[in-house]
Amino acid sequence: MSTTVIVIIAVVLVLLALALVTGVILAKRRRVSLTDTEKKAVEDRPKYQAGGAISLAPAKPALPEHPVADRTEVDGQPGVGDDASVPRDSEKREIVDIPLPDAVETAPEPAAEPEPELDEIEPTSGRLERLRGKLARSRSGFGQGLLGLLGAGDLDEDSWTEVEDTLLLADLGSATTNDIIEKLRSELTARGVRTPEQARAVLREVLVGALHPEMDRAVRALPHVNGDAKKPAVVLVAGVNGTGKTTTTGKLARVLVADGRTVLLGAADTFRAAAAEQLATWASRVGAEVVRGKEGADPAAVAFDAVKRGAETSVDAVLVDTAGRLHTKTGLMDELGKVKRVVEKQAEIDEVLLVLDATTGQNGLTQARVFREVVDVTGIVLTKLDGTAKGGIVFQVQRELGVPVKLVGLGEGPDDLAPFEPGAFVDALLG
Ligand SMILES: Nc1nc2c(ncn2[C@@H]2O[C@H](COP(=O)(O)OP(=O)(O)OP(=O)(O)O)[C@@H](O)[C@H]2O)c(=O)[nH]1
Repeated sequence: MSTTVIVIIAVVLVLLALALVTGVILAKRRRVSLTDTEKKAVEDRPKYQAGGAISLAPAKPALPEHPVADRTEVDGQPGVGDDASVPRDSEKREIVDIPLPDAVETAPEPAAEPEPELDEIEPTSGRLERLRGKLARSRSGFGQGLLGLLGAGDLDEDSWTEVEDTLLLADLGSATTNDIIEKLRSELTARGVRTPEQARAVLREVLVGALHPEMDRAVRALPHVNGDAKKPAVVLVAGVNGTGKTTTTGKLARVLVADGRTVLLGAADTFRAAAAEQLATWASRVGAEVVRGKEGADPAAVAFDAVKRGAETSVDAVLVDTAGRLHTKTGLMDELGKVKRVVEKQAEIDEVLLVLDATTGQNGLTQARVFREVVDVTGIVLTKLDGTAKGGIVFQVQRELGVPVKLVGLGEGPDDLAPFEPGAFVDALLG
């Protein structure tokens, strides 16, 4: 090998060694060295722990508002999270006429309930005399027939048979009829009656006597007063439906109001919704309060509430219209008996008026017997006497029940209820 070649190889080796040393020095200079604080910060960073629980974040966090103001692009192109904008070439909506709804009419203010007009009530005294015309049918069949027979002078047996028939036809019943004939015979003979006027006087006396004028016919509807304390009188109005119970309760309320009394009506006839409605109308016409239950409610509960309310409001009388749609004795016992028992838990019952329809004759009597077994009937109201020629039922009812007829219904008018006075009644029959 020549010396030149050896020199060239030596130079190349020296150059390579120099390049290597320079590279090592530069690499050492670029290395980042951490200060002590920096080293600590790196050590303190939370480390991933494979065995830890998954940290839970609150559910569905509210998305931060899109920073529209920060957006750099303002050329209408959607940004991240924006809705795509409507393409510029999309169809534009024309202006269209939309029919406006009619102006809403504001409902007029409900007119204030007009104060119910209170009725003027006919005075209660002398009503039977005023209503005597209503007994026209009874008068022609009964009174005039008898007067015609008796006023004719001495009566033979046929005439007496005719008298008997007249009395029976007028529904006096056989027992009362026999009594009356016996009395008439003896009195006419004993007094030596000769003229129609005398005959009339005897007939009147005998008929009035048969009606037991001595019976107490006052309706016990005035309050119990004890010093300053006052408790209302409680009157139950009972009877089979359709006899005129509700009407009578309403008419009786008018009688009391006309007398300056305050009344409360209890609509315990809950079988017929219209009955409560009917009673409410009667009540409003005299400015009385009415206590009613829902249709089908327990009549005893309504009666109880009515009496309770009457005591709270300190009225003079509570009149309870009871249910009467009970054809079986057991049903009636249960229902009316319960009404009575329940009411008596808080107040004494002062009067139980049994309403009988005079036009039903013997049927009315059968009903009366059943009612008498259920409640202590203290008085009878005989309704529809204006519509029958059988006014004689008055005699029979009293005799059968031993209870006085206290009131009579002589029409559908609100004041067509009269106290029963034997003398005035007989006068009305005889004309
Ligand atoms: N002519 C006449 N009709 C009467 C008399 N009393 C009641 N009425 C009529 O008899 C019908 C029945 O009367 P209401 O009072 O509804 O009889 P009710 O017994 O209460 O019957 P319910 O309500 O069904 O229980 C009505 O049309 C009354 O106007 C009366 O003295 N004379």
